[in-house]
Amino acid sequence: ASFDYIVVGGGNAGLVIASRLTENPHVNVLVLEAGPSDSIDFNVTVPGLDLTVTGGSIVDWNYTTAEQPFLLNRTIAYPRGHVLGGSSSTNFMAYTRGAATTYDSWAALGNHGWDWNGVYPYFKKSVNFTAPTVDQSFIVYDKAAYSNPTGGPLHLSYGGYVEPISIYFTEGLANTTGLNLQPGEINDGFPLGQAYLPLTVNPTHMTRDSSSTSFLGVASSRSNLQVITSALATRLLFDPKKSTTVTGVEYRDAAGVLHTVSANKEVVISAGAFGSPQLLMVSGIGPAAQLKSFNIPVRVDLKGVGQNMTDHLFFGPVYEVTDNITTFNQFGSNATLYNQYLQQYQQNKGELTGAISSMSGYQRIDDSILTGLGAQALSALEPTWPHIQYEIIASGSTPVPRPGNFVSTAAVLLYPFSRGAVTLNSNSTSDKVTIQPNWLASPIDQKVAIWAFKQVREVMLSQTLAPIVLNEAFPGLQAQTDAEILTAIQTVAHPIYQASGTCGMKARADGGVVDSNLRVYGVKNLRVADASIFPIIPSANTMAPTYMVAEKAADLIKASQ
Ligand SMILES: Cc1cc2nc3c(=O)[nH]c(=O)nc-3n(C[C@H](O)[C@H](O)[C@H](O)COP(=O)(O)OP(=O)(O)OC[C@H]3O[C@@H](n4cnc5c(N)ncnc54)[C@H](O)[C@@H]3O)c2cc1C
Repeated sequence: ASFDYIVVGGGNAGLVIASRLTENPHVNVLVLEAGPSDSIDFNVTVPGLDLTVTGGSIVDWNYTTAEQPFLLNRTIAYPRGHVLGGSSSTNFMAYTRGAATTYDSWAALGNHGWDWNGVYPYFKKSVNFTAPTVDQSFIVYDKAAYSNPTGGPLHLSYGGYVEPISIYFTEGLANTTGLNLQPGEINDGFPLGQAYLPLTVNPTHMTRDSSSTSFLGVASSRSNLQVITSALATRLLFDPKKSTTVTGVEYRDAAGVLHTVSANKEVVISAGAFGSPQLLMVSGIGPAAQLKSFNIPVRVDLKGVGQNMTDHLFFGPVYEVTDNITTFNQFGSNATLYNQYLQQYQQNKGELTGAISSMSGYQRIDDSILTGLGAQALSALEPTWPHIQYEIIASGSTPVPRPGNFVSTAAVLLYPFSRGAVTLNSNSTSDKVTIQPNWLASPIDQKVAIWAFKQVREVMLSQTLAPIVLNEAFPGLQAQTDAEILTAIQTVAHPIYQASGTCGMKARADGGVVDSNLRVYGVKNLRVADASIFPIIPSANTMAPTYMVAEKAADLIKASQ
């Protein structure tokens, strides 16, 4: 079979691209998705069950990282959606764009058109924004950040439920001297402060909106779009006469049978920060030495493929709270309560209509503090670029499990200096890649993490939180020195799954994999478009930037038709 375009990966980015390209009835598109349809798992739909579709679920790749040398050699679960919609079907739904200055710095790397003014319209293009309900009048927002004359397919709303712990934490972040994070809109390019976050939740039935329910939803009836699920792309196909011209894709279907499909125009790889570099490498595009060690013939020696992995690290103390603070711990382990919540959910009400985490604070650390920490390098970021994100999760546990009602606080390093890599274990996409994020490898990251941990603790032990906080369940107040705090961080730190940069959009000499048109260096008819292309990680969660990249990718492809 032959198509104009083949999109590999029906995930967050891939379905946006397929949907936009097939707006033109004269263009036909095939999507190959390794995972099943998203209708396979009811929990995918329910915002409040988001934690159940991450680790260990049937719609996840269930990756585990390599041993983390700077996190006490732990190996850590790393979920990724293995389903239509990809990680947008399994994530925590927080829609955040980050600082305008990040995108200006993308453009400064030579990526013309990727500055904030160039990308802001693409962020807006995807979305259909519903303002907070009357019950949510405490939420500060600016609808201009979402305004879009035609209305995008992706619903954003504030869900139907905000956990009480978020409300307390929000007040704590505002009242604590030194933080003083005030509420405001954070998706207008100027995120410093704090906000309840818009969620990808369709307010009509309080269901998750993913790239599948939104973008594929509007396109699925088009005769020029074909989507094949349970189709694992195994390698790219090339013109036998021109070894660097892509002509199609080989994939394996659910029965294990290999098929080939050809692309008259282009192949677009949107297999995510792990899948995209893997498919490039098994097809002969990547660091030559690594390819040779698996007997893969080298087509293009592209050193940056799989390198420069950048990721946000998430860590903080855990608190035991009073029973009136709703948490996942309560209903996750209590069938009666769980069924009661499900019944309420069927009427569009109650705890399950919200995500497990619903607010974030964004802080810029003062230059004087950075100097004291030996982290002056962070001062160089443009002034509106936040360094730390604060969050609270209505769920928690202690490393040595004990019963109780817990919440996990978190600081997130928004501009980490540590870099990792994704490397092959074989010449086949059937084998998982090795994921080595190398979190906290940078001494600057370690110092900033210790400082941020202390800020979270100050908020949680403040007068504002005193009515509901019973004790610090982990690490406990005996941990006070920097060394003790670093050990505590290393014991519990984990990702929030924002892997990026493994096919960076920057100069080839600087480890770039794609140019500013998302074309792979040295290869014809091939682009990459997903979170792997971020040349610098946004100061935000990565779903909204992924939607933006995909929208812009679709226009770049249309422009070259
Ligand atoms: C549990 C979790 C929670 C998160 N929470 C948030 C959040 O609240 N807010 C936020 O902004 N971000 C969040 N993120 C991050 C965000 O979801 C991702 O950064 C983003 O969705 C990545 O999009 P992508 O298109 O790059 O990759 P994906 O959406 O992962 O898509 C890649 C697709 O390619 C498919 N694929 C891979 N290899 C192949 C192959 N060889 N052949 C065929 N198909 C293949 C995969 O199955 C997948 O469907 C979270 C992520 C996770 C996993």
